[in-house]
Amino acid sequence: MKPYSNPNLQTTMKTLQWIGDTSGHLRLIDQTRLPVEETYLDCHTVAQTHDAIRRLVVRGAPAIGIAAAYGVCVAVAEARREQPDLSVADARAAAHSAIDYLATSRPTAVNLFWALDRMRGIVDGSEDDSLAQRLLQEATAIHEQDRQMCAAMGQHGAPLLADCRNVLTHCNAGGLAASELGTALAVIYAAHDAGTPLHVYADETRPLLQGARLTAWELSRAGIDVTVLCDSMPACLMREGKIDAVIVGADRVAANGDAANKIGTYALAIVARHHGVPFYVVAPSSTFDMQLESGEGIPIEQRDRQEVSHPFGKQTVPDDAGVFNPAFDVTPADLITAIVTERGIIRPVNTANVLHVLANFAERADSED
Ligand SMILES: CSC[C@H]1O[C@H](OP(=O)(O)O)[C@H](O)[C@@H]1O
Repeated sequence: MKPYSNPNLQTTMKTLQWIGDTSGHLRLIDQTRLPVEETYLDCHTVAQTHDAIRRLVVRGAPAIGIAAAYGVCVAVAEARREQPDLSVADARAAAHSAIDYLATSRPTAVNLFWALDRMRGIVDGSEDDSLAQRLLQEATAIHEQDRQMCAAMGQHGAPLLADCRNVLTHCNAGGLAASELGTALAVIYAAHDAGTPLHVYADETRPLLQGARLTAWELSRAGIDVTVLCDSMPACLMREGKIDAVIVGADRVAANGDAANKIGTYALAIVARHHGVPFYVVAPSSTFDMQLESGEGIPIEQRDRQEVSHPFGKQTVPDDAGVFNPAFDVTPADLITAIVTERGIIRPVNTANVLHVLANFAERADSED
């Protein structure tokens, strides 16, 4: 596949980079330090990679999957550093152990498990000492395929925004959440590149402020007008007719089209429906979990109380008060106007159409490869 690059985008995102050969390491933009500091974290061990995913140094469903895939490569490089004469069997064992460990980093984004399953297939299919090379090739392929999928989603989705001037997004579904362009923001970038004069409202997205810190940073660098607002504010903007569409990413889409995304997305979908505002989800096929009949089965990550009680170090909640901090919620398919995938647009959103688009375009994609 030819490497994708968007010549019009005023910024390219190096969210994740593999540095070196099979003895190399994973380099990540440290998203916990943005927007004030643009720094990088080098992961030389699988524990560092697991911690980076857990702490949202790297975050977003596609980016988590890519990071985990490279994390398996890091683990084999780490094992070979510790034991230079590592046997093939021990290298396979180190890879399997890393896959199982990385699978415990975060539970909701299905891309993590999709990517680890692909890496497991490489381990199980490798009998000789080419394992490290084949693992790095697979992780690199996962990374490049995500670039292509994000670009394709941008192209498929841009026409949906052609008549829009003000769109609202939640959390960060941009290049920082994926390989380069992102999912929801890939559509915004493509519409902008096609000449649509978009203004973007970005929910700050409490408690970790991915919208304020990351989406506003990305869009500003790309030269796209962006206004940050509190998560409680979209309803009055929609009531005043000031939002033409809502567009968000996803962490897991069930077979019936129910979609898990950052906490607050479900409320946004309800308000959008009440005010007749189209609500779009943008997700690659790697975010679909066809084993789940509905969103009822999607595991929702519960995160540490400190993220709410001590935002960025300042205590705002009394010690003896409880804290509820789910990282995601599930938006039912009937509140979603359309799901944009790399293989086409799913509308209306229901089991039959999800199955049709993914199956039909899968055949077509295979025939085009
Ligand atoms: C393109 S998927 C981005 C998706 O992931 C985010 O969650 P987190 O920041 O906790 O990794 C959020 O749900 C975004 O929509």
